[in-house]
Amino acid sequence: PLLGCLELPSPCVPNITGHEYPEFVRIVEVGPRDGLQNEKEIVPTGVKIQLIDMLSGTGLPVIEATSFVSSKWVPQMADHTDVLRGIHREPHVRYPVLTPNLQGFHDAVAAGATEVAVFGSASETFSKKNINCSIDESMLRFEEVIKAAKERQIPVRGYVSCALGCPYEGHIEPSKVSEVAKRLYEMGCYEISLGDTIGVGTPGSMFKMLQSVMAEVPTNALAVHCHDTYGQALPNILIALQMGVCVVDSAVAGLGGCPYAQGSSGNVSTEDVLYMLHGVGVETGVNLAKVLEAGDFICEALGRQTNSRVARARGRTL
Ligand SMILES: CC(C)(COP(=O)([O-])OP(=O)([O-])OC[C@H]1O[C@@H](n2cnc3c(N)ncnc32)[C@H](O)[C@@H]1OP(=O)([O-])[O-])[C@@H](O)C(=O)NCCC(=O)NCCSC(=O)C[C@@](C)(O)CC(=O)[O-]
Repeated sequence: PLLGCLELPSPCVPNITGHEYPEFVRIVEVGPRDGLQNEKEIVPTGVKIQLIDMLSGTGLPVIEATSFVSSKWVPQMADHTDVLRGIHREPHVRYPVLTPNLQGFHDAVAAGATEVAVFGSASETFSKKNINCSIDESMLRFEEVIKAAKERQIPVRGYVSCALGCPYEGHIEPSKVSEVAKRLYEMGCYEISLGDTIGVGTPGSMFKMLQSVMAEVPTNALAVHCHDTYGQALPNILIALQMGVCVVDSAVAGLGGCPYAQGSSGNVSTEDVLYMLHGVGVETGVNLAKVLEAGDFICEALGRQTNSRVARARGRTL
């Protein structure tokens, strides 16, 4: 698989808690994309750009900027090109974008994307509702995207949605998740992000699912992507870290929710993940105070209270 500019994740070492955790965890900030895609009112392009620029100054190594999807399906991401062209890119930050098919990939490259992500699902029904095709059909589309990306030395990340449950099918077998994750990895995705799309997982189901996936995909190529509907995101992430995962997706202010996953709440908040990781002695290179400022900015722009408990505890309310 293409590794490109990506650093290798650090091994697990015993730390201050007596448990083994990675020394360093890479945070993938998904607020500007996953966080904003579900907003009912169109968020002005300038606000999105300012949010990304503020996040770029926090030490975050990866900021998922937007999606090159159909504006009929997700109107909120219709300004993808203007967002990608408008941001001030920091040299040490990567700005991946979602591309569901070759059309999205070509549009993304034309807009200056240097990293993309394809997004599959472990649930047939969710795949159909989200990207209008079966899992097998989606793999054919992703194969085309990955081939085109390889020709341009563009790294591709792969998502597996519904890894711990589906809004339409309910329980998803871990073996289904590992099958889809393996297919994406073998096609050439450098990293597989396992999405608890509707936030129903528990440390128990996270453990079982990861055990199954780790039999097929190397641990250092895995990330977890937790929504916090049932308040289980932080313990789920902790279990994943104890199992050796060292990449975590999160969204500033806990923004988010998937438009095709009714009832799904926001992503786990970046502030809360940072607070926990720094608390157990894991380094992230990210400045919590600066992320809190970015959270203040977007909450004020949306006229919305933060979903971050750390931000609320520090009095960051409107
Ligand atoms: C995949 C499609 C495009 C298929 O949509 P479709 O309607 O089946 O596409 P089609 O190939 O039949 O083409 C129909 C029309 O769409 C256009 N089209 C075709 N492709 C594109 C494109 N890339 N960008 C812009 N336009 C596009 C195409 O040009 C054509 O235009 P027309 O001729 O009618 O004017 C659609 O279903 C779609 O955009 N879906 C995206 C939905 C989405 O973004 N969902 C949220 C992602 S979040 C997620 O998946 C979970 C995740 C990643 O966050 C992790 C987790 O939480 O678990």
